[in-house]
Amino acid sequence: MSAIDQPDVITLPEDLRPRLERALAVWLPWQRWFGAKGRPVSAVELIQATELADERASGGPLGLLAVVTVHFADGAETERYLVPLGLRATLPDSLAGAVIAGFDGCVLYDATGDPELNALLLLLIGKSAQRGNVHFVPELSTGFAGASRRGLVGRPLGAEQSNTSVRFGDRYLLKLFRRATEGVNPDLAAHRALRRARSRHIATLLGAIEGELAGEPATFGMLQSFAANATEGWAMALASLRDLFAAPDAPAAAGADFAAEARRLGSAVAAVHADLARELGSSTLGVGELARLSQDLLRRLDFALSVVPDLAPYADPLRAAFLAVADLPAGVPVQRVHGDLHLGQVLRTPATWLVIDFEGEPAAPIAERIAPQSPLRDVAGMLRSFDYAAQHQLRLFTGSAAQLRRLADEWTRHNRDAFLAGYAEAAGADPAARQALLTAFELDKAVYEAVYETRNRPDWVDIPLRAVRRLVGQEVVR
Ligand SMILES: Nc1ncnc2c1ncn2[C@@H]1O[C@H](COP(=O)(O)OP(=O)(O)O)[C@@H](O)[C@H]1O
Ligand SMILES: O=P(O)(O)O[C@H]1O[C@H](CO)[C@@H](O[C@H]2O[C@H](CO)[C@@H](O)[C@H](O)[C@H]2O)[C@H](O)[C@H]1O
Repeated sequence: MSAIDQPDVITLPEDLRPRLERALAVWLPWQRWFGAKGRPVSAVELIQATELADERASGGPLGLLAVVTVHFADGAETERYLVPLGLRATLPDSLAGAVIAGFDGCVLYDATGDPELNALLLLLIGKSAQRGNVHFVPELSTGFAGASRRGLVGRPLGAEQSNTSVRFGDRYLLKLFRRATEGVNPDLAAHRALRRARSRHIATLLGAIEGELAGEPATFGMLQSFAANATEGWAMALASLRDLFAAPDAPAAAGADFAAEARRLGSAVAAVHADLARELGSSTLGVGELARLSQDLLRRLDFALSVVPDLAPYADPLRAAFLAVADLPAGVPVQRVHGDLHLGQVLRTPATWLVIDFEGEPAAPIAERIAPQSPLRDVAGMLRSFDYAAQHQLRLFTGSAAQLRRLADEWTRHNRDAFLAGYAEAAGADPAARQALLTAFELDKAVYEAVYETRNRPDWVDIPLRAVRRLVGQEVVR
C-alpha cells in the first residue's frame, strides 16, 4: 500500500496525481539539492503527501509535505526526496519563481518559498503537532514552544546547498532534509548529543520534523537557532587570501593573517570531537578493522577512478597509500565524527566557532555516515579546505604571478599548521603524530572531491587533482 492511501494522509484526486508526478519529473532534476544530476529521470512517484493544515486556520494555501521516489531511465537504484509543495488558486508575484506547474484552476509550487507555509511549519513544531505520521517535535527546555513568533517571516537561504534551509529573521533556521532516508538523520542525532553535552560549538537545537518511511523513523527537518552576525569560515578564509594577494609584500599589515582563527577553529573541532565521544562512545580499531578500512578506501578509489579518468595517473601511489593503512599498528581511536568537515561547515560568531551540518558526505548511506570513524577524517577535511580556499582565490586572479602562487601555498601551510596546533592543544594529542593515516584520509577526501567536482562543478576539479599530485609526491610542474 502506498502511503498516499493511509488515513490522515491527503488523498489527491486520482486525475491530479499523475499530472503532479509528471510535473515533478520535469522540475526536480533542475533543483540544486537533486543529487542525481545528469541521470535522466524516467518517472516520479508520490509515496506520501501529508497535509499541513492548522485546524484553526481557514483559507490560504494548501501545504503538502510530500515524499517522492525518483526512477531513472538507466534502471539504476531509485532515490527518494522530500518535497514541500503548495497549491494556490492564484500565486502572488513573489512566488513566481517557485511555480512547478499549473492545473485546472490552481498552481502547484515549491512551498519552501512561501512565508505563509513556512510559518505554518514553525507553528506546528511549537504546538508539538502531529499530521498523519509526521510529528512536529519541539526540543524541551529551550523555551521554543512558548516563544512568540509574531512578525517572523521565513525565507529560504539563497546559498547553494544539498538541503533547503529556511531562515526566520535572526531567530531560527529550519533545515528541510531533501534526501528522504530511513533512520534518524545524522545531523539531528549529532545535534541532540552535542546539546546534551552543552557544547558551545553548535547552534542551539530547537526542534525537529520527524516522519516515517517504510515503517522506519525518518527525519524531515531540524530547527535551530539562527547564528546572527556570523561569518562562514570559507568567506573569512577567502577574505584573508584576498588581502594577502592585494598586498603580497606586507600580508600581516593587510590583515591577511588567518592563523589565530585557524588555531581557535582547531581547538573548537577538538572540543566537538571530545563531546561526541563522551556522548556517543568511542573505541579503537583492531588489525582486522584496519584491514577493512584499507579495503574501504581502495573501494572508494576504484569508484572514483570510474568517474574521474584524470585520476588514473595517480592510481598506483594512491593504492599504495590506502594499502599501507592495513599495516598500521592496532589501536586507532574511532568515534562519531562530523564526516564532511570543511570551511563551509563552520561559522564564526562574535563569541566562538560553530560547527554545522553533521550530515556527513551526502552521497553515502546513513549507516556508513554514523559508523565510528577516526576523528582524523574531519581533521583531514579541514586541512583540504585550507588548500581549496587558497587555490580557489588564486584562480580568481587571472594570470597569477609566481609570487602569488607561492604565497597561496605558504598561506595554506601556515593555516594548516595553526589548525593542527589548536587541535593538538585542546585534544591533548597531536593529529600529525599519525601522519600516514592523516595523509591517507587527505587523499581519500581529495579523491572524493574529484568525484564531487566532476559531477557538480567541473571547473573546480583541478583543485583536488592538484592536491592528489602533491600528496602522492608528484609535485606540480608550474
Ligand atoms: N544555525 C545557523 N545560523 C546561521 N546560519 C546557518 C546556520 N546553520 C547553517 N547556516 C547557513 O546555512 C548554510 C547551509 O547550511 P548547511 O547545514 O550546511 O546546509 P546543507 O546541508 O544544505 O549544506 C550554511 O552554509 C550556513 O551559511
Ligand atoms: O557542504 P556540503 O555538505 O554540500 O558538502 C559538499 O559540497 C562542498 C562544496 O560546497 C564540498 O566541499 C569542497 O568545496 C569547498 C568549497 O566550496 C571546500 O571548502 C572543501 O574543502 C571541498 O571539499 C564537499 O566536499 C561536499 O561534500
